[in-house]
Amino acid sequence: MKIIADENMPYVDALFGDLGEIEYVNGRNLSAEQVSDADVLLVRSVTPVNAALLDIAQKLKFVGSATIGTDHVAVDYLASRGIPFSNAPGCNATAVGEYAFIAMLELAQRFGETLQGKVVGIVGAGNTGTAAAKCLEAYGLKVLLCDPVKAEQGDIREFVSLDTLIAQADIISLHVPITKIGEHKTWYLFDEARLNQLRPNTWLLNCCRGEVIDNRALIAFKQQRDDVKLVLDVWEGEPNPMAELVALAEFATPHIAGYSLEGKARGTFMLYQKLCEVLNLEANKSLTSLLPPFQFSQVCRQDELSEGQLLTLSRLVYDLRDDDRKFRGCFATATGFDQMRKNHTYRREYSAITLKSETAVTPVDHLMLRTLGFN
Ligand SMILES: NC(=O)c1ccc[n+]([C@@H]2O[C@H](COP(=O)([O-])OP(=O)(O)OC[C@H]3O[C@@H](n4cnc5c(N)ncnc54)[C@H](O)[C@@H]3O)[C@@H](O)[C@H]2O)c1
Ligand SMILES: O=C(O)[C@H](O)[C@H](O)COP(=O)(O)O
Repeated sequence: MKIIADENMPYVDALFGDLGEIEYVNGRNLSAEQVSDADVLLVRSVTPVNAALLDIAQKLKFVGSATIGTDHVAVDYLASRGIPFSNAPGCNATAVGEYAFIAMLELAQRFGETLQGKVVGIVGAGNTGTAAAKCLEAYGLKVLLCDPVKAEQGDIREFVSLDTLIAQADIISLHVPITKIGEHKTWYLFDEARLNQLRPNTWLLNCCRGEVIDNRALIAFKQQRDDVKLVLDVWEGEPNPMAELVALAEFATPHIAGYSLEGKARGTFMLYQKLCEVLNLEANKSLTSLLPPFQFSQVCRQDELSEGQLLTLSRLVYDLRDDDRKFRGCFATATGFDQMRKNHTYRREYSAITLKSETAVTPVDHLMLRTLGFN
């Protein structure tokens, strides 16, 4: 069996090595010729999977994308050919939620503020939005959710309209899929008019898809509104973000909000499980055995935890400042954006850290850290 896999997908050898011969490819430049004799195709978000890529691949038995988003995949086309497809919903939700929370802690420290007392609006209350809300609520913040789709589907959580969210939130974090049609389309959801609604001193975070914000409008807006602070992980025109916008963001990263080792491993593992199901094989590998030990696996503190100390702890699993610094140094070169994504291998999730004992921190902090995801 021939398995074609994106070279940026970790743990493919460990999980798929017994199932066939693996060939690694650059996902962004994948050609129809390269996949023509594939039995299995494993991609990430940078590969458009459509008729042009797959019409001549007549042996294909399975396509998997180790991502949450599916906007790069022509799912109807795959269905019309009877090719089973799976993405990996939720695989990197914790990573994105923690990225957003840690970015907010970083902003608070940079501007000499505290997150305590702030109201955070989450737009899109699916896997990643809910993961971000979990961290924020664990830290005692008020969270407003806007998700008209979930509301219509009968989700029992309390939702507000986008207008209400913008009017009430100090911080807004975007977690929607990119959709171009329909009543709730998200393409340019934040256009010039919507940006102009933002309250003074709003912090706006985007770690879903670049085109949810009109990036040109955002540049023009931000040039007039320095009070608004931006954290941008995703960009219009990836892998070539607009340089003016990078300069205007407080924290800027190359679409790696979901790139924890745990999230990446989960994504590949979910595809492994799905392929085994399709091939009617027993999935006998385990996810936990894939992850390396973490250098700071235990923490022990006696006193009450300040916000600055929580940020210090958070930087053990993810120091956003490092990625921001590296990104600014490399994004403008032809391959800088993709190279940084390819080499991004070190980040962990809160769960990589174990609290040494129940008595090591105050009970309130212990509960908070546990709810944040610490072990
Ligand atoms: N930066 C990254 O590394 C990264 C990682 C994971 C996911 N993503 C992106 O984030 C998106 C969200 O991921 P997810 O796992 O939370 O997906 P999800 O499908 O679980 O949740 C998305 C939510 O958005 C809601 N929604 C749709 N249209 C909306 C609108 N107009 N207004 C408000 N809510 C709306 C949906 O009802 C759904 O609940 C993905 O589709 C992907 O594009 C980015
Ligand atoms: O949709 C997703 O899951 C994310 O955007 C994903 O983390 C993107 O990473 P990539 O697949 O491009 O490596």
